[in-house]
Amino acid sequence: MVNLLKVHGSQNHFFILDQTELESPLTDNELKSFTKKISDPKTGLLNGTDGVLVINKPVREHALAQMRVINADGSEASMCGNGLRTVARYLSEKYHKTSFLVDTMNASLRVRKDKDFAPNVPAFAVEISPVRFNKEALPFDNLGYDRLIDNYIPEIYPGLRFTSIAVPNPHLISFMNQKQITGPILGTVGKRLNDKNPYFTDGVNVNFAQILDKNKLFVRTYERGVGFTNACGTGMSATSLALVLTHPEMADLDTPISVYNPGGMVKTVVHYEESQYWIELIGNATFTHHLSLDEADLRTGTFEHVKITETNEQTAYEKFVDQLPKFNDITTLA
Ligand SMILES: N[C@H](CCC[C@H](N)C(=O)O)C(=O)O
Repeated sequence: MVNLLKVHGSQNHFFILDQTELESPLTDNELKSFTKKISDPKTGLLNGTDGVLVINKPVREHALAQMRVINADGSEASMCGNGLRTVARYLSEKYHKTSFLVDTMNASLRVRKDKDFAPNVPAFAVEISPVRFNKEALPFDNLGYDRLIDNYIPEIYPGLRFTSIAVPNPHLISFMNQKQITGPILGTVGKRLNDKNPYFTDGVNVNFAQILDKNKLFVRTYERGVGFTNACGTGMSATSLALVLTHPEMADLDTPISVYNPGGMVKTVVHYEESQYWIELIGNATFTHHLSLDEADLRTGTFEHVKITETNEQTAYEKFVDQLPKFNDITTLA
């Protein structure tokens, strides 16, 4: 029998598949079709997810394991901040460690257990890096700039300023007012830049942000490979760095920034060390369901005989969200 977990960070939902427990790991094609099927709200399980987090043996020295991120559409992302927190918790409980390294596509990242956000709402802190601004790293093109830091880009949307940061997955960020952030622009820009387009040819995660106060943000994200999401961890981290760079009077380095999102709230801390930025992302790591199925059914994407047990963590999470201040009309999507 294979055990899967349904998890979320700020209601950015995933399944965790620990391939080190399988007789043999899935091929990339099997992983892709399994993810597309199980994540789809119709063909999948438990209303689908934003993707699958795959755990493998470590590939670099000193790491405890490797995490791969497969988006709901079967594409692979180089990083996932909300997902890494849940993987950190899974590995922490499996290996009885509270601080260790996890391999991701481009780097081994530091993770550690933090203090619970609320009763039965465990929290983990994860490193978001490496950070890049150059157009080759995103990549973007045909916009007349080598890096985008608070530039008006009418080709993307007239009247808005954009910042683009790879952490290392690609993000586009814009700060705006409440009317703009609650309106339809995010869907328009997100869809266009994730279809065939001359600017972000590999697609991009689009984050719209409202500055609520000093060190306080609200962020909404349209994700590459997914669409609208409750929250995007790397997106909220990149947006916090963009805040430090473009509105220095509204954010401090080395100081927690509260980032509210449609799925809850996280904290970010932006650091600048040895001429490099990196961000710490701290937030819930919630396990909502345990699933078990035959390895053969996993390979063929047959879900008829899956056994599902619900944990009691979602009730605790919802209680935590209920006591958060409400900033606008965008409520949790799922
Ligand atoms: N939701 C994730 C990011 C997924 C990234 C993905 N959509 C891409 O870059 O293709 C997060 O919490 O950071």
